[in-house]
Amino acid sequence: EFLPSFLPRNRNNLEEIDDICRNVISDMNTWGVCVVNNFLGTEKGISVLDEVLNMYSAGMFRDGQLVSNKAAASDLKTIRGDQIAWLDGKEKNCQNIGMLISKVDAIIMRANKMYNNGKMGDYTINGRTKAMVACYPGYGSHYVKHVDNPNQDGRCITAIYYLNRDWDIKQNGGLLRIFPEGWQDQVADIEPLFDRILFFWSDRRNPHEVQPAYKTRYAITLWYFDAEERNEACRRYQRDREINSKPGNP
Ligand SMILES: COc1ccc2cc(-c3cnc(C(=O)NCC(=O)O)c(O)c3)ccc2c1
Ligand SMILES: [Mn+2]
Repeated sequence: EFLPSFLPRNRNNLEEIDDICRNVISDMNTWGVCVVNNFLGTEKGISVLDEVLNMYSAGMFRDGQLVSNKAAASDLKTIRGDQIAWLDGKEKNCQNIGMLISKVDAIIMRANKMYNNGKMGDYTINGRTKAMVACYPGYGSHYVKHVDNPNQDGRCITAIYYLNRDWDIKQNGGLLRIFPEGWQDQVADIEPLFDRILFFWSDRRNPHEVQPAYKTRYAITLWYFDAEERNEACRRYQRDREINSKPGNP
């Protein structure tokens, strides 16, 4: 069709997905981190937020696992304050979360195909975890500096979608600070803003922390698997179980 050039082309879904993919590929390749704003648009973003708020008030969140139980009992809460719920997105009253997950899947799978014929940064992505809906309650809850996948468990890309409307980082805290390897002492400070999605390599290249939040802070995280690393991790896990289950091993 001959659209007059001054009219904003209402890009269809696939064109939009392609644009985002090019963004993700080049940023992941250059920085190992990629931020996309206005990912779903306000209306769809709010429909996802409403489903998360309904889940939270229905008491579906559990305390986040402890990253390390070395902490003395007194400061257990200081290791992590987030509360989480795992979803596959097909549960009832979660269709908008399901739509978000499908869009992130479409981006990752397409980027995987577009880049270097089927490999994204040397990975072949063939699956992901369930969606982890996380809530940092606002009493200074935070998450100490950590690496998502320090020991080759198969996860190669972390995708975090933020749901926090009118977030004022000075008042509310909750900044995500990434310390990308090779950036010298530069850091990537990412505000957990509404309808923003963030991608980064899950391994030791991206240690990161969640600074104390003083207002309830919601995010939905997906971790994508690299086929080879995941298969090897499962084989290792199976071997360890067999070794540990042999008689004579305590
Ligand atoms: C075995 O069971 C579990 C259950 C939940 C788990 C959650 C995390 C996790 C990791 N990273 C972050 C993070 O970096 N958030 C950055 C941000 O919100 O901006 C986060 O919020 C949560 C890690 C391991 C887990 C293991
Ligand atoms: Mn993390």
